[in-house]
Amino acid sequence: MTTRLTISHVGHRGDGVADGRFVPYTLPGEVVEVEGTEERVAPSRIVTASPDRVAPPCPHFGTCGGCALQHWASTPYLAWKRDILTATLAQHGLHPEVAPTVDARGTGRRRVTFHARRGAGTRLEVGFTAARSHAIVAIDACPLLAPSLERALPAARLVARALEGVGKPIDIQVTATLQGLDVELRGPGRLGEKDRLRLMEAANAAGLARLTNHGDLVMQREPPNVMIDGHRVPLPPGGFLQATDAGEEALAHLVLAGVGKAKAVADLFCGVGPFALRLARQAKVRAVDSDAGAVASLAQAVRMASGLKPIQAETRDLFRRPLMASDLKGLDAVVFDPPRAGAEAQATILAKADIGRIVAVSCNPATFARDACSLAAGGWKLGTVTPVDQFTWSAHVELVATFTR
Ligand SMILES: C[S@@+](CC[C@H](N)C(=O)[O-])C[C@H]1O[C@@H](n2cnc3c(N)ncnc32)[C@H](O)[C@@H]1O
Repeated sequence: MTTRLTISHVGHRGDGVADGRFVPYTLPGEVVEVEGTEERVAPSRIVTASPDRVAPPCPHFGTCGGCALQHWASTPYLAWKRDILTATLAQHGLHPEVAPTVDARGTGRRRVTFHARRGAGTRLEVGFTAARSHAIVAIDACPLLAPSLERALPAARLVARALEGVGKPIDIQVTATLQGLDVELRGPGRLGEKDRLRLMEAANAAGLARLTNHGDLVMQREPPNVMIDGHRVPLPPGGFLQATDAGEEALAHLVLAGVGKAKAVADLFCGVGPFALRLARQAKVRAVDSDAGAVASLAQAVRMASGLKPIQAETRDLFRRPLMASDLKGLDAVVFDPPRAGAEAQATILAKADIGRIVAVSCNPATFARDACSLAAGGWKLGTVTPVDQFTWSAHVELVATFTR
């Protein structure tokens, strides 16, 4: 059965929406035809195309699940990201000024995770998962990657082939570093001597800087570093890193603007310190994260740095042991940048804290909104919220927001 639908808007997961049905790869105002009665269905024909429709740059678009919106012109696409943020905040009763989306694609992603699985036959497939599926779409290139990841896919293939005998699905995270590619594997489990040797050979053949399996060092040519604000920072295996250089710059710029002239700042959920290292140009920083490897990396970078105010780096689980009122005494500002789950426990303490400013960075508007409501209940006023887009063509949006008393 063929049905003709008019797309009213693009939903928060990137699908066109019409009469309660989800039609991927469509745009507002488009008239499309779909077959069948499923709730989510790709169009069989675009009857009237939007003037904002553009040619997707990637031949895998439509099968690869990595991108949802390559067919949308940049301006309306970035405006949509702002709109989904505004709508999520409004659902929680928050109506701040929302700035235009900052396009932080820059030169592209500096980190990527490929998946390697045996396909339906016996073929080993290396690529990304298809949309809403575990099936692998084998790819030959990805337009999202930075030039520094040009060799990432061939390297991932060599690594996957070396572990074919293990027979398990493997995730291959590749990060561009100053020394070359740093690869962290998840999934193969403990390796026997033969697989380990094969893997070392593959790592050498691919010219990797380092290869780790769930944090366990398999091969290291040189310890990988990244450059953060002019400082060399050692990278812990698989440790968090903002997806693009431009994204890190954009978020850090907004964080610095948010803390203003603060002279003592806490950087909570600090990772390897992209905010702490920049904040320490002007302020004494207490930097906290639960990842001991990230905290050790930041501490090492601080020891090698010059011209910075002191940074005290500390390993602590902020979900179970948030900084308490006594810990916050003497601080002018707090920055927090939690994982997707948000910073519920810490926000409850911050709500009552006697500090000048709070800057929140978030990769999840819904948990941010929850935490912002806690802060608002404690008398904090939410200022401008800025959406930042470093996950180009996905439905993912990040943000920076400032709170004042
Ligand atoms: C979104 S990342 C931000 C890292 C850093 N601000 C950056 O820009 O690179 C979130 C960080 O929260 C840390 N984290 C996750 N759960 C945590 C917890 N329970 N307590 C403290 N830190 C945690 C992770 O290790 C990660 O470094």
